[in-house]
Amino acid sequence: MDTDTQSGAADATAYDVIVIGAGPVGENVADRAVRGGLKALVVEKELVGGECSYWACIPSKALLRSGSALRAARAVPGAREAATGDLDVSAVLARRDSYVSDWSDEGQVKWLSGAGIDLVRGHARLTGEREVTVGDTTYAARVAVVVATGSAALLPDIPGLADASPWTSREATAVKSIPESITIIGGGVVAVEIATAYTDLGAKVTLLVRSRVLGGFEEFAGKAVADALRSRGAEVILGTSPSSVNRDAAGRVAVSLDDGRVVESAELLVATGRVPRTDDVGLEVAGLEPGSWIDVDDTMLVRGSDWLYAAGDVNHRALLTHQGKYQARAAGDAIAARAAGRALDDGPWGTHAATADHVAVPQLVYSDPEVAAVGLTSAAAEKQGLRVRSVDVPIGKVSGASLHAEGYEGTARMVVDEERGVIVGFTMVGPDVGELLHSATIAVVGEVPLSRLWHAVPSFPTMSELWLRLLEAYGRPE
Ligand SMILES: Cc1cc2nc3c(=O)[nH]c(=O)nc-3n(C[C@H](O)[C@H](O)[C@H](O)COP(=O)(O)OP(=O)(O)OC[C@H]3O[C@@H](n4cnc5c(N)ncnc54)[C@H](O)[C@@H]3O)c2cc1C
Ligand SMILES: NC(=O)c1ccc[n+]([C@@H]2O[C@H](COP(=O)([O-])OP(=O)(O)OC[C@H]3O[C@@H](n4cnc5c(N)ncnc54)[C@H](O)[C@@H]3O)[C@@H](O)[C@H]2O)c1
Repeated sequence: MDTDTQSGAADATAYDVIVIGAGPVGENVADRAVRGGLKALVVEKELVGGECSYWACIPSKALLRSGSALRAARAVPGAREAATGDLDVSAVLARRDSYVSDWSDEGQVKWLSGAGIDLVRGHARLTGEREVTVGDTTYAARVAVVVATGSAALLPDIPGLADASPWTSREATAVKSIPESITIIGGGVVAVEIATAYTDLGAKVTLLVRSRVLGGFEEFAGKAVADALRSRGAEVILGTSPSSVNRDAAGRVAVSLDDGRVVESAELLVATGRVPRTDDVGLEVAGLEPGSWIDVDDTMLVRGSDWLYAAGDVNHRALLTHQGKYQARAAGDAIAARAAGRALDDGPWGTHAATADHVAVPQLVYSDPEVAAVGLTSAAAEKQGLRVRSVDVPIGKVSGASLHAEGYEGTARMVVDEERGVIVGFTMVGPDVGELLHSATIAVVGEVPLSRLWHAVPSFPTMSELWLRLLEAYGRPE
């Protein structure tokens, strides 16, 4: 791709900060740095807005929303009678297209320019200390270089896989027509969201899961999602590993499993995690291993360096857009403070430290039922040596939930650190629990004592009354 300066002085090659990668994280680091009085350049080799805007968060949620809205209507008598048809697949795909702006980044380029950030298109590499080269041009950063190059899909080393034209999340989210059948390798977040969307859109889905569904979450969450997928006609095979893959002359894909079974489908999606996009960024200049995740401190400064930062997926702290943007705010402000010679507020919960990455990462899985979680699972808390007690409540017993949907089924779990009397983990599984997640995040980040939470009264009859049920199940302080 040609190097082409799109705004600002065409021949200027000196900046305070150079950010490699204009995903959600790179954009936000640059924005904070500019707000802090610095001159910033962002280099992008594909689309400004990154993976999230065009091949991840946004298109996947657009593909999921219509099915979820239809299910919500069908769960309420009166509305159910009106919602009699099937999903209009082409309308769903058209809505997805509009949310990704037909894969044009014009709008985001305008945003960058409005924020006073310069943009260069092309593949950037570190070529020296505080030095980045794009094509034939070398740019110098007076203060810092930030690597925000994100991650790409991991392709496991399964015989025949690479030759079988497997889909990654890119093809699955950018799909133009829904295949009649799809096999998905993986049981993580990408796998269950695509399985949910594609089942809704009429594909026959087979999920091949090595251990359990949504392994990083409370066990009851993955079980509820697997049961729901099965009830909608998907096949979920647990405890299996593909041993080989073959696409035949007619275009059908066959995945052979370790127990001898063979699963056939029109397409195959690999959703087995991510690799860092660091193989060709010149990391060796800073003494780092190309292709590795980048280790940083809580201000996103690369350990051992005083000028190189890494934010977002690429540092492997939390592969989520909101958490990467949180890191970006800490890093951009830290860079500006350091440049101005101001003292850093980088202790736990300080302005310049992404402390929440360690204890309070919220995540919503847009499956049906939704899974919303923040902080530790009960097993992870115990593994950390915390003395915890967990309480569960069936969300369907809450009046707000039963009013929301007939026969509402769901579970909420609160994990309490008994020493400190605060919540360290919270998980909810059920239709439409997503918007309740932030209340739990505030309780965990704020380390709100349970004794005080009794005074946070949920409105009647909302689903938030699950908080009261959890406190009652835990027991009121004497
Ligand atoms: C299917 C899917 C769904 C997801 N859904 C959600 C969700 O709902 N919510 C959520 O929070 N997270 C979600 N995620 C995760 C989210 O997409 C990532 O956490 C997020 O995109 C990370 O942002 P980033 O800026 O670090 O990297 P990216 O978005 O990957 O952006 C990095 C940018 O750097 C550019 N780049 C790379 N190398 C170079 C180079 N050498 N020179 C110039 N430019 C370069 C790339 O082209 C890219 O534009 C999802 C992920 C997937 C795969
Ligand atoms: N709603 C959201 O927040 C959202 C949605 C999608 C993705 N994301 C983020 O994107 C990232 C990537 O998601 P993902 O689902 O690809 O990764 P993941 O780590 O969540 O899941 C990977 C899955 O692949 C399985 N696996 C790994 N190697 C395998 C192999 N060789 N054979 C068979 N199975 C194998 C794992 O057991 C696991 O089930 C995640 O970190 C996630 O947080 C977030």
